[in-house]
Amino acid sequence: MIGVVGAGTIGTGVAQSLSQAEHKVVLVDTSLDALDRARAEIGRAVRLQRLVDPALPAYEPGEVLDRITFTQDVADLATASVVIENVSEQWSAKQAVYRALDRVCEPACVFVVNTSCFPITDVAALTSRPAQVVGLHFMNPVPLKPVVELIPGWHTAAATVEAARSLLASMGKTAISVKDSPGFVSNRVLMLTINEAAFCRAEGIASAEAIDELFKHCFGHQMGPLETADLIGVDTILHSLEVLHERFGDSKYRPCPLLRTMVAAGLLGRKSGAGFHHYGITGDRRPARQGA
Ligand SMILES: NC(=O)c1ccc[n+]([C@@H]2O[C@H](COP(=O)([O-])OP(=O)(O)OC[C@H]3O[C@@H](n4cnc5c(N)ncnc54)[C@H](O)[C@@H]3O)[C@@H](O)[C@H]2O)c1
Repeated sequence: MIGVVGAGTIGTGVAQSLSQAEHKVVLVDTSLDALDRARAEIGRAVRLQRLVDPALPAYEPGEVLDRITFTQDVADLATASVVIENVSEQWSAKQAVYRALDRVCEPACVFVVNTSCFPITDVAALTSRPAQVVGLHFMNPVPLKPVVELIPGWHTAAATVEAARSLLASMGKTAISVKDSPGFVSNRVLMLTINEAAFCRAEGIASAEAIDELFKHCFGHQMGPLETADLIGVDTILHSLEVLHERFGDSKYRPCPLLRTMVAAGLLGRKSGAGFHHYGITGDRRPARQGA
């Protein structure tokens, strides 16, 4: 059985992908609302993914959901062979979870850290098993993204890296390995782009629509930086920038104040229905009314 902790934007996709690969999954979140949303989102995503890409295998929503146990009790992870942690990008949340996991899980259990920016070595130091802690930075939406960033920490054992690779292979995914550093490669670069796009929006240099169109039509990106921020979650973007700012001590990562205002206003992106853009109930973009 594989444990998944955190049933938010990314944990929900991780649980879905694992279940589609026929793993038994226990999905833990402290919030009952988050677990209810995850159950509904997985059912909806499994039904929709065949429409998005007919080349994808067809899964039965009932079967995918039946392999997942939704629970608020971390003790249900006692027999997990691997736990993939996806709680909010805040150090206090990570600390609480790893202390609990270290207590509850068997000594042989591997901990996979799915963080945007925290160094894996720092997270591993919260546990009594740093050799069994490894970073896998999944991309959103997890079921549709075949590549994952793999980050060994300072003490990660070769066997732990192999366990992570073979779990990924069972999910039809491959890894690109990078060294441990705040934000790794993907988010160290991406967060700067999103932050600068937010400054352009805040200074009124262009609309959110125009900023995203430039990246799509001039650079051939599938999504613009502000659409990407809405997909990831504006709160996760803000927290990631705070981690980069603090860990590097470099002012180039100081978060755009508009991001703080949006988080305070509940404009979190797709998960709240509005961010830089507005979204319908199924996550489709509504270009007519703009968010921030
Ligand atoms: N959103 C993305 O695209 C993305 C991609 C890769 C990695 N990540 C990382 O994954 C993690 C989760 O991000 P997210 O976007 O899913 O966040 P989110 O805010 O959507 O979800 C976080 C979930 O964690 C739960 N949680 C908080 N404390 C908990 C605890 N002690 N025990 C159990 N559950 C707890 C919350 O209730 C919430 O449901 C973060 O570290 C983030 O940086 C996010």
